[in-house]
Amino acid sequence: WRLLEKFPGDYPLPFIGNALQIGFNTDETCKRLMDLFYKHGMQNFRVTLGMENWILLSDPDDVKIILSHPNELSKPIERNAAMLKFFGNSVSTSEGEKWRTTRKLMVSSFHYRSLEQKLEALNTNCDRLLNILEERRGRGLVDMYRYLKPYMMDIVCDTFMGVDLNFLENPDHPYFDTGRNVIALLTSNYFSHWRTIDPLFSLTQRYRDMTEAVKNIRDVSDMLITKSKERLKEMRSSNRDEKLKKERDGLCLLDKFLLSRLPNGEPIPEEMINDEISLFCYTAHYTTTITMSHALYYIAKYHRIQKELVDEQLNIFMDDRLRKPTLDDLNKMKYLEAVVKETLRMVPTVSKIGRQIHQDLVLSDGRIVPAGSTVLVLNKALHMNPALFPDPHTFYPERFCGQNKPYSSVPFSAGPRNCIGSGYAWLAMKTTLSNLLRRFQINEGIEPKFAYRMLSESRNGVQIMLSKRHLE
Ligand code: HEM
Repeated sequence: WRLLEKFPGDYPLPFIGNALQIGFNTDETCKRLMDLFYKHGMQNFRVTLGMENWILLSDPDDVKIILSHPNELSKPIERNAAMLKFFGNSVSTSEGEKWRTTRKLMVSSFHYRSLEQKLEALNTNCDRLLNILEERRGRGLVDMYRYLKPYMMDIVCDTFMGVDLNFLENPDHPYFDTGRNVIALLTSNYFSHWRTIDPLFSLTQRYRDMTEAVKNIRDVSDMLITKSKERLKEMRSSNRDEKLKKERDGLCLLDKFLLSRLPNGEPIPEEMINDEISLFCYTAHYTTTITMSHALYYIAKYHRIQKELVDEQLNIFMDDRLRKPTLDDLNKMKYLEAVVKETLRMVPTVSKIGRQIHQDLVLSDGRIVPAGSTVLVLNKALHMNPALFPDPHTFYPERFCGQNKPYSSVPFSAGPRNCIGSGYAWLAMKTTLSNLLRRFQINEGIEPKFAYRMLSESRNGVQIMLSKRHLE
């Protein structure tokens, strides 16, 4: 406490700490934390919840200290407890040797060479999306969440699992129907200690919703595992060892899990593979969907920005305007990149990045966060600080066209435990948005109701309207 009280913060009450200031509506938590950020002078501040002490960081120098720390890699215990019910002890929650070996196994699926191969699959899947949106064009509101979720899930299954499930034909599949509650459920689990007491929690409707959502997510992973096993068996029987080796080297992540061994030489149990695949597919399709949808909302809202974007596309594609983008084309889309970065600043897809620290942590001004505390990077606090981003409430992509202070915006985190899929996410988002922008004019629909949950999402989807783009 002697160390903690050096940080501004309200005095914590016995047992509940600052729970009253945070409130009990988890959709409001981020707003309440932002109120405290402003109240305490837009600097690092302290919050106590029950027995947990949080230091919320908004100084880029301190963000660098925690995220680049080589040893402080554990996630907050309350987050892990919330995630465990959905995704078991997978790469996003595990630590030590288990985390290191799983991450190493995954990394080779993200090398530049393998991204190049994934671009082809991405463009093919994008054709399916464009056909469906073409039918919806000019026919009123289109909820981009509804179409981008199955589209992204198809791409992730195709490029990492080697399985084509064509969810886009079936956007009402239970995976998406119950899947849309997952983030709200995870967030309320995060903030509620009693939800980890199963005998009590299991009496509630929320528990039943959670059980159904978990079942639907894990059923899809089981289906992916079964199909991959069949494919591997078929490959072996037709003696296509060369192809198998090639896939092991860099193509299909699920096959790598199926072919790998534990340190004791045993195959990885299917339950463990299911944990990893469930986490991976859910994270990958959901984060990219909501980020692209939010970008489309801003693109529809600001005509000047849409025009700049289309001009950039025309400069890149010249006379062949409906051509599929190459990696070289994507690298040239600097303004599109700035628009997505500005979207992530206004609506950070991941609202907080946390570490449970094991040793005292010395911050840039010499103050010490005591061992055992939770350190949280509150993305919105960084992004709304006028000293880092002048006129922070204005959507202005140009602020990302030059140099920004390092660590002032870390939407994909940074350091040894950063987002493993960031390069892939950029590839998928730029390809999709480029293909969409060159075919459709994006028009305003209904104002989204953003909720800053563990992932920031809109409670009423992202409803826009599409009309034909007439290219000059
Ligand atoms: C716009 C899209 C995305 C955003 C904003 C995003 C952001 C993040 C953030 C902030 C973290 C937490 C890192 C930390 O705690 O320090 C993370 C972790 C992770 N992300 Fe992403 N992500 C995105 C897309 C993806 C995609 C497409 C994939 C997979 C293809 C992916 C896979 C993962 C995994 C496996 C982790 C856990 C890494 C670990 O703990 O070692 N993400 N992501």
